[in-house]
Amino acid sequence: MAAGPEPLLATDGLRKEFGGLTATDDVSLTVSPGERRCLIGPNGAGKSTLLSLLTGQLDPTAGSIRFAGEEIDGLAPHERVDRGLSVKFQVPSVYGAFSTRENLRLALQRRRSGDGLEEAIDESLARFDLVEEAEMDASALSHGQKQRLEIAIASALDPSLLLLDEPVAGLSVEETDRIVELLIDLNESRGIALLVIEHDMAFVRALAERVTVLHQGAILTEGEMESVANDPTVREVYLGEEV
Ligand SMILES: Nc1ncnc2c1ncn2[C@@H]1O[C@H](COP(=O)(O)OP(=O)(O)OP(=O)(O)O)[C@@H](O)[C@H]1O
Repeated sequence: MAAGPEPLLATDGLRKEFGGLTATDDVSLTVSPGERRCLIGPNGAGKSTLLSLLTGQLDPTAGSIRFAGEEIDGLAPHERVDRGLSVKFQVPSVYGAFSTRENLRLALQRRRSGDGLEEAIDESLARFDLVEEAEMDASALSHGQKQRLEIAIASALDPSLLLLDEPVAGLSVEETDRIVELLIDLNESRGIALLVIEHDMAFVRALAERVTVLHQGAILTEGEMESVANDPTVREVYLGEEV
């Protein structure tokens, strides 16, 4: 059988123990270039821990991580970002006292010098529907606008993989739909692969090409959302909640 294209991200036997608790249990996860993947699982399943291992916020107890053809274990978080692994955390990290435009300038100037910087800021404001909020302090933005600014900042670094931790938590259905559209646009027009932790199943259905289910730190199953949602073992771990 011919080997497929090399995955963009591949973890091998990734493990994280906190004292006696195994939060990540031998996870071997692969994400292909340009793929849209969601990571789901009940509370405490180990989703955030896995994300922190990928970003370098946490060191694994065992196992390895390959990204874009090289081992990234041991690289600092900013070195992983420089290699194209960008992240939008759940907790907002915009500079509240700076305007939306200034926040974008700070992010975009890491990749672009004077030439083309202002055009790139304007393009980003338009893409993320923040033109009217350009001169507002980021602290005055609504929750949904802040989430869009955060995604704009994370994607300013020209990542090949964007990790997002609950990007639509606390958002209205309308704002959630907007974020889905923006993420699909980023994925399709710039080829950015997405790995998204999210509890909102309507979001997951709309965005994900494939879904990985975590339970007690380990991968329970993977596949298209419809087959995953109908899997009896998945229904069992969600204890009868709608999946
Ligand atoms: N720093 C830590 N020290 C000790 N235990 C931790 C630590 N971080 C996470 N855990 C434990 O690891 C397990 C997995 O937690 P994690 O936050 O990764 O799950 P999650 O799937 O992201 O949950 P949620 O959906 O509620 O955010 C939990 O039992 C949690 O209590």
